[in-house]
Amino acid sequence: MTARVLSIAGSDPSGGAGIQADLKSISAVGGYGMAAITALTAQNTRGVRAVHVPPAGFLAAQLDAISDDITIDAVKLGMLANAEVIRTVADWLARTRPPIVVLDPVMVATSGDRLLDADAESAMRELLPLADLVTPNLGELAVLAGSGGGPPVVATTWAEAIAQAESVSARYGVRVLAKGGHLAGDAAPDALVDAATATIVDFGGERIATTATHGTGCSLSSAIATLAAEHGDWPAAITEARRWLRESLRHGEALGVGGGHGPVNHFAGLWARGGTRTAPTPAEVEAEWWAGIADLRHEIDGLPFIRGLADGSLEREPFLGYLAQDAHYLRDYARVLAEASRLAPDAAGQAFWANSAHGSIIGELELHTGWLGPEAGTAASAPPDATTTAYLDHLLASAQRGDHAVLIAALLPCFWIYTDLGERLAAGEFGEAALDPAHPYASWLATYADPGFTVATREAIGFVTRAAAGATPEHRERMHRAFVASARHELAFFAAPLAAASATPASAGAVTA
Ligand SMILES: Nc1ncnc2c1ncn2[C@@H]1O[C@H](COP(=O)(O)OP(=O)(O)O)[C@@H](O)[C@H]1O
Ligand SMILES: Cc1ncc(COP(=O)(O)OP(=O)(O)O)c(N)n1
Repeated sequence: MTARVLSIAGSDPSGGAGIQADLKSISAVGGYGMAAITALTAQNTRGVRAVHVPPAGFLAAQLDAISDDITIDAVKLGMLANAEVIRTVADWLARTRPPIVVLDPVMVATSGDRLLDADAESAMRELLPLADLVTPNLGELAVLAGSGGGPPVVATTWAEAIAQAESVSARYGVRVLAKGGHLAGDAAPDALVDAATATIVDFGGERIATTATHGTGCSLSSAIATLAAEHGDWPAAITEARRWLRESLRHGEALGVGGGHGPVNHFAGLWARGGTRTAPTPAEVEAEWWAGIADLRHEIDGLPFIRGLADGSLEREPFLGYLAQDAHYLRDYARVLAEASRLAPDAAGQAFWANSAHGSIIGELELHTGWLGPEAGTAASAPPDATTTAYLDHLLASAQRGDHAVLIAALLPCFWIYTDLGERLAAGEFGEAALDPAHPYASWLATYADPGFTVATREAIGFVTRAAAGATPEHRERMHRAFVASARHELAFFAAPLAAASATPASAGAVTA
């Protein structure tokens, strides 16, 4: 299930903190992000210039619009600006009772600018018991641990921070994640403190040397809210959120955003692992690959062999020579199809490619019992020529490499180009002669347009394009190269019988896999 996570927070137009960071973080760790805006800030990586708080009634309208329609799996609370906003949020939480509430009690930005009215601190204390987890930094922890009387005493050691977290957890009945981001020294530890169960879970970690720390608190709390909804376990959610944040921290400076404290790179991990590329649909692969061999198909259409086959003017000797080469081809094509069946990832593929291997063997036998029978001419008994050998070497090498997807891409042009030619010959696109029952090769032309073969071709296209759509870009490219190489071999194969009588087609010269 994808966690539907609502951030109730302020806007940071520089994109590093606030709702902008929250939406990126929720998305980066796999949730669906929503945002109700409490306040607008005018800020960049150097500081906050101004804050505008829209009427609290409008925030209530945003919250009701969401909860009236959408199931909310987790809520993250960020900048709440003033007491009226806090009470509006508290009222909505009491009414809607979302299953997970993570409160980042934003009070002061790293730049030192206030993000919560000074007189709103007591309202914030009233909000704490409505949260499942509160994530203060050292400054905010000191405020919450204090009584509100004197100035807050910010912890300077990790032990002091833990003691303050224990006191806040006990006083407000809420789990506290104490954060050591602002601690001096080489470590940046965090700890989950729960007075109710008298447990402290430590999350150690070295400090990452970077200036890109703007919005780390926003990002961490949003990621934890999302992962807690997914895992249902706080330590597991915090561990995963911290691992993600630390990776994002390491890549923040490389973004080159701003001259102050820049943002973390929320998507560093996703981008590094290929998440930025969109995948084509099978239909898009089909259209692109078919269009990509349009020139080759056009050359095939213009070959004297195809023209002669269509109008019946093709001499018997080159025709039988072509069939003899086709018989050689079909024998090994069947073996390669059988290998595709052996490598197939599922039963449907296994059955389809095995069936096709069977069809190929039948096709070869029929050639010998029919056209290539004992009375056929000398060309019929010729050994495989260089063109046939090159095509089969390409297919056999693809089979040998053992990559099913690449192999079926290499097998596809034989299905696809034949079916396409057959359909167009039968439709009279190459002239009416091809439709004449008295055509010298009428029975052969009929095999081209066999409806069973058309169905098989559609299936083969489906198997290949689904595999390509689901492949990585690099794998898809290897598939495509194998497909185009086979299409070139098809052109060479059709050109070969009359090669002596016609110029060698431009594209048939160099065929490489
Ligand atoms: N330089 C750093 N190296 C590693 N982790 C850091 C660093 N700075 C902050 N963090 C982590 O970022 C998260 C937010 O912490 P902190 O900066 O203390 O909060 P805030 O952003 O609310 O001020 C914590 O998990 C903290 O440990
Ligand atoms: C709109 C807005 N909300 C919150 C903050 C504070 O962000 P935080 O993640 O606590 O970290 P710093 O940016 O203070 O390091 C903000 N700046 N703006």
